[in-house]
Amino acid sequence: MLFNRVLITGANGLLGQALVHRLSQNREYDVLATARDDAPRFEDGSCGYAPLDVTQPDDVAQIFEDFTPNVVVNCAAMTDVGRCDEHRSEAWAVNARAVKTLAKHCRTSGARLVQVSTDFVFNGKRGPYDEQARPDPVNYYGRTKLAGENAVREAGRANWAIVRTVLLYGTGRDLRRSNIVLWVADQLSQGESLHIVDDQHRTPTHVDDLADGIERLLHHEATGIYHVSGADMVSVYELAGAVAQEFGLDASLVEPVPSSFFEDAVERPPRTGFVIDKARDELDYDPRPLDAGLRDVQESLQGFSGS
Ligand SMILES: NC(=O)C1=CN([C@@H]2O[C@H](COP(=O)(O)OP(=O)(O)OC[C@H]3O[C@@H](n4cnc5c(N)ncnc54)[C@H](OP(=O)(O)O)[C@@H]3O)[C@@H](O)[C@H]2O)C=CC1
Ligand SMILES: Cc1cn([C@H]2C[C@H](O)[C@@H](COP(=O)(O)OP(=O)(O)O[C@H]3O[C@@H](C)C(=O)[C@@H](O)[C@H]3O)O2)c(=O)[nH]c1=O
Repeated sequence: MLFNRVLITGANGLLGQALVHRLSQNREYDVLATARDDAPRFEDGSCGYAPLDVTQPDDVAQIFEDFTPNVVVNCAAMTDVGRCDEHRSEAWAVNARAVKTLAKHCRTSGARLVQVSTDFVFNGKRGPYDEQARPDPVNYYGRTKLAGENAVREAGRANWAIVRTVLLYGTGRDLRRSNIVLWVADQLSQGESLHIVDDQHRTPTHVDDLADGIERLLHHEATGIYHVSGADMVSVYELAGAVAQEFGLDASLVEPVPSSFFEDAVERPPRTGFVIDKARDELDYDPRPLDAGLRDVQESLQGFSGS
């Protein structure tokens, strides 16, 4: 079976935009991008677009009937970890129940489901994690994402893939949620000082590397769990310092603090990060080094301001 009719949900988000851009340039794929808004927030004339709120089962059913996808990449999610904790039923509806709906339609239609998931399914005591590690989320967002993973396994025997990633960064058009790299660069460029945690470690991921990893996964018709992230393990404080250095900003404005400094923040897993050997070996996935990723962000920001 050729996996060429690709339904992308959450297409207005950071990953959704990058994935739509990448797949719609590939003639192998007929892409339908969907998101909650009536119109796309990105510019890409080479794919179809339809509004879709994934929490509306009738609308999901209609899209499956109209487009008959043979692969679905679910990029839709509630990703604000604090908001997920405060608005639990909304978070569950998007991150867990909607995945169950997608899985049900994939099972009955025979479509493959590719679910994007997170390092926050782990407790962060023993990172970096490989695909065999046992999930144990420490916050509600992580619990909803793990429930989403479990729903995916119901998509049918071996007809699913779960792509877990870590701390995404990159650019996009009219993003509703910023990311750590854009936020640190923005604050420092305004001369604002920052308190940044030095006891949370991650393998930050350039969004185009993740989109590349997903394209490779589709091309190889790979199934099962894949860890797809950057390769460099850093503390978030080190990441902020690297942003300052690559963007030519004042690193002395970045002050290291422990997570306990943010008394009201939802708990985060301290040390996650991924072992990406499986993706390297099976998909030839090869993410860019962190410093190159940060330079790429800076260049694309210049492209945005110049356009
Ligand atoms: N960002 C990160 O650091 C990480 C992200 N991930 C995972 O990667 C995936 C993509 O995340 P990312 O692109 O960064 O997140 P974004 O928040 O940028 O994008 C998520 C998108 O989902 C959309 N969405 C939310 N609710 C619905 C709904 N009911 N129906 C349809 N669309 C909806 C949002 O729409 P709108 O724009 O209208 O709000 C948004 O565009 C998610 O599964 C996330 O859990 C995993 C690890 C790290
Ligand atoms: C706002 C802020 C954040 N931070 C740190 C906390 C955290 O480690 C990092 C990023 O904070 P955020 O709140 O943006 O993201 P956070 O919710 O920690 O990041 C997560 O996003 C979700 C969607 C995921 O799935 C995870 O993989 C993960 O990357 O920055 C500070 O140190 N100081 C600050 O003032």
